[in-house]
Amino acid sequence: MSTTGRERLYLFDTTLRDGAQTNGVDFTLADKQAIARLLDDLGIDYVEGGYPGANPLDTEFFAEKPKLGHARFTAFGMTRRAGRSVSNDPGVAALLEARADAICFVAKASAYQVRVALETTNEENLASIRDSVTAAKAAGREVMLDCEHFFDGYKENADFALACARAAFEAGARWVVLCDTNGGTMPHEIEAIVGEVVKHVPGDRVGIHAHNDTEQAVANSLAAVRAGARQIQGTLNGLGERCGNANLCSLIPTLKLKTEFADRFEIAVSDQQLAGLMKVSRTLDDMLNRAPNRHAPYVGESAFVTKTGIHASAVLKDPHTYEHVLPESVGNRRKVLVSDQAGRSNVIAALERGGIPFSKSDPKLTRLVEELKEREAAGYAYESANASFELLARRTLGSVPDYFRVEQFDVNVEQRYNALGERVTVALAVVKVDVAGERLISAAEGNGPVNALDVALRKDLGKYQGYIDGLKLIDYRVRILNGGTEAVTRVLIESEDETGERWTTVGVSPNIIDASFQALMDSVFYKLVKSGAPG
Ligand SMILES: CC(=O)SCCNC(=O)CCNC(=O)[C@H](O)C(C)(C)COP(=O)(O)OP(=O)(O)OC[C@H]1O[C@@H](n2cnc3c(N)ncnc32)[C@H](O)[C@@H]1OP(=O)(O)O
Ligand SMILES: CC(=O)C(=O)O
Repeated sequence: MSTTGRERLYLFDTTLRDGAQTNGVDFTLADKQAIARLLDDLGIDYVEGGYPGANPLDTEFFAEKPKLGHARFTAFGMTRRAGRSVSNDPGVAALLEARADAICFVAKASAYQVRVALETTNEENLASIRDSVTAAKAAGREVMLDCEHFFDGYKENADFALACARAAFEAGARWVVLCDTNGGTMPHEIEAIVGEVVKHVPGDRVGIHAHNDTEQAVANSLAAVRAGARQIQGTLNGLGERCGNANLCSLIPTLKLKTEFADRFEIAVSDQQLAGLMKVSRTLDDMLNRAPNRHAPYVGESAFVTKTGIHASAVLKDPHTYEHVLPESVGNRRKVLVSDQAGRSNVIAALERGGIPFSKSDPKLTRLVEELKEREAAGYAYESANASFELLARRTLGSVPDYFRVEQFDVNVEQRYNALGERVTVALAVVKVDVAGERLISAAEGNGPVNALDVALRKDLGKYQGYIDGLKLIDYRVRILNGGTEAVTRVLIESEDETGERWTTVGVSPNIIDASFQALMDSVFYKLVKSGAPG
């Protein structure tokens, strides 16, 4: 019990061990060092760094202990192998040599697994647990045991599963962690089984390690806590073998913000650390070069997005109407989108966000909503194209100058052979623009027609050239809508300027070049408006 009268819950992160078992995830040594610090800064109690002795990377990571302020650095590995003594087992030796505060052993807790996977006896498995825990204790480490396949093992032979847990506890393990290794156990089963286990091993020595194969790893972890477990293992962004582990980015806010848990339990993550959670989640995705899950609870970009008119109108009166917690509490933010589901409230919120002057009584506002819906029906997607929406709004409300007019453009794509006899495809574009009565003609080559058009358009815009010099296109996405002969093409272009600001524009047409050109034009106009270029 802490000074606040709440029970302490311990968080154990296994991103660097079970997370490294994720298909497609490969950490470098520098990644591991950085993630360990990130987890420590977040207030995690145990950082499992990997499996020293199993591969050179993990052995190197454990050769020098990372400097962590709060977290206990933990090494993972198997209990001694059947038929060997602890002193004669190189795997256990590597664990004992590793520079770690704690050792988390893994041992089977299922009689079926012992028979089939280890091909040994239940008695030998229990002896292996006792011997390994005893040796690590004697080496001065805090010891834990991950009881692999515990829940499946319990359903098959409860006495043996419990004997494994008790053997670790009686040999001095600080934590006995019950693993739903195959991830198929339901929350009510977890709650019932953990409720039985804590009659044999005190709850404040019991942990839960849940996999997400039925999308219930978070629910299973919470069920275990309700039944008495006091350590939760999980990973950032739910990384982990197969479908992943319990997601700490969902568990931490739930434990901190939901009264059932917040009133009873205390974790080492402060409110301030919680407010950095979205950043932590993003940092991991950036390191792994993975696109963040927009729809992730709490930390996803869409977690506090409101799209429909009825919701937006209420959220603007009081966010609590459609939000279960405040977005800022986890470092996220509220966003009201404009789309075909929008009403005046969404549009007003978007205008305010873009700093676009308007009057709520202006009839042009109603026209803007109608125009938005007509264009969305034609294929535009303003929800993803913030800059095109701003231009549409400013144009409807009458505040975008006619900076320039494109009188004509031509694009040719040619296949030829170069001097080395290699086949090359080259695109050539010519653009004629009228800038304040001055006619400018630019030509450019590109590796494709859109690239050539883009380069030609931005080559010479006369007096506006200086405003667009820092503009660059960073992403180009095409989607065919409706299909068949009626198909239209939607192009989304993402741009960036010298300030680092990014924006997205949209174009729609039956012709892909025309759709791309609309999106390019919007991007250039947006940049001119944003830069305050005079009309
Ligand atoms: C549920 C989990 O996520 S557990 C963690 C799983 N993670 C990993 O396995 C990643 C790291 N593993 C490795 O690099 C390798 O498996 C090593 C280095 C640990 C072992 O490699 P190898 O010696 O080549 O053995 P291999 O991987 O083929 O098989 C595992 C062996 O350990 C035995 N074993 C498995 N679990 C345990 C255990 N908890 N305690 C003791 N022995 C065990 C198996 O019976 C098998 O023995 P066998 O070779 O006599 O059949
Ligand atoms: C230990 C572990 O990762 C598991 O049982 O799932």
